Parts: sequence; C-alpha cells; structure tokens
Amino acid sequence: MDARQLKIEAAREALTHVADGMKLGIGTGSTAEEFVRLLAVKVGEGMTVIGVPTSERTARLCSELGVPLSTLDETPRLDLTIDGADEIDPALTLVKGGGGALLREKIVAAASARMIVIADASKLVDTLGRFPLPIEVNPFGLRATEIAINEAAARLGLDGPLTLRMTNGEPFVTDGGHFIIDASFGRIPDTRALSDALHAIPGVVEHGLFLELADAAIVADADGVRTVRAAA
Ligand SMILES: O=C[C@H](O)[C@H](O)[C@H](O)COP(=O)(O)O
Repeated sequence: MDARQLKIEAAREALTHVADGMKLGIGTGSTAEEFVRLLAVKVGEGMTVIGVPTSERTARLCSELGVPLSTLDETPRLDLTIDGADEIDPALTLVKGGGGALLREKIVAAASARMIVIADASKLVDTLGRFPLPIEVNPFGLRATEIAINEAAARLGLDGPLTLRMTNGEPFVTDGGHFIIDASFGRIPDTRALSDALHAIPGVVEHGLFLELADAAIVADADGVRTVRAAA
C-alpha cells in the first residue's frame, strides 16, 4: 500500500466517527484532504454536516467538492475535529504546522469537543522533535523574536538551527499574515516546558506543539488501521 492509500484508509476510518448533523472542524494537509474527499462523497449521498475549515486551502477544497462550510464565528462550538499531524507521541502530544496552518488548527481543535488525528504510521514517534517544530511569529521584530526563542530553548537545554520558512524566495506567509520559523531542536523531552516558554515570548503567535488536544489517533500501516489512545 502506498503512502497515499494509507492516508485514505485512516481517513476512511475517521469518517465512521462522523454522525449526521455534526459540526466538524476540518484539518489541513494531504491526509486531511483525503478525509475531505471521502466526506464529500457522504455529503453527496445526503449526509448533513457543517464544516469549519482550518485553512484557506481546506476551505477551497471543501467548496470545490460541495462540503457545506461555516466559520468559527458563526459556529463557535464544534462536535469533532479531524486533522493530520507531523508527529504523534504516545501521550498524543502532536507536532503540527508542516503546512503552515497550525494557528487556525489549534483554535479549531480547542473549540471542538473531540479531536481525532489521522496519519500513516510514519508519524508515530517515541519523543517529539525529529520533525522541526513550526513556530508562527509576527513579522515585526523577527530577529528579536529569533533571539528570544534561542534563549528560551537554551534554558531548557535545547539547541538547534531556526529556519525562516520560505516559498518562491519570499518568507512563507500564513493565513493569519504571520511568518513560520522551523526550529530543529531535536528531541523535546519536556513539551509542556517548551510550550510555556514559547508562549511567554511576545513575538510568538503560536507554536506547533498540540498538548492535550487529541483524543485519539487513527493510524494506518501495511497491516491495517488502528486507533491509538493516549498512554496513561
Ligand atoms: O499545517 C499543516 C498541518 O498541521 C498538517 O495537518 C500536518 O502538516 C500534516 O500534514 P500531512 O497530512 O500532509 O502530512
């Protein structure tokens, strides 16, 4: 089974958690897009759902495929969010933001009664940090914010290059008008400490560590699909 098929299988299983009438947060990325495609088929067959997209990219795909959309202002409490992830640890702490949508993804997940993550098994790790941590920052004072991030990381014993995410020779700009710094700290043993330290920096808008937001992860590999719940 190729990587795309694994994403489809995880998305298909996630769809079994979607009931008629639900208000759904809809994630961003290649795995979430497979979920949107399968959801659109159900909508075509008569399922009634309303989706709140986590990015302009997801909103466009939903619109193209006929998935009814709302905004978080119109629909501020959601039943379920289905989203992908860049890394998933045994506590279901996540790294997200590889597609630059982490801020809206986190706002939508926090507004949802439940969050289910969908992924292929390559996203499972023992300790987060192999994937560079996306940090969304305000463009104002970028250099000062980078220095503050380095200092905060060093206080936690973390070190590694910070890379401003670029696209077509220009800084990548998020849907919120911010930049992304990808932080290659390596293993992050204390995700709570790093989360708190990053939140204390004024130029940091949000970071890609998702703590205590995911209720389950649906993970696909060559042997099939399994649901992982947070280790106690
Ligand atoms: O900003 C993007 C998101 O956090 C994605 O959900 C994440 O990068 C996973 O994307 P994919 O399913 O394409 O691996």
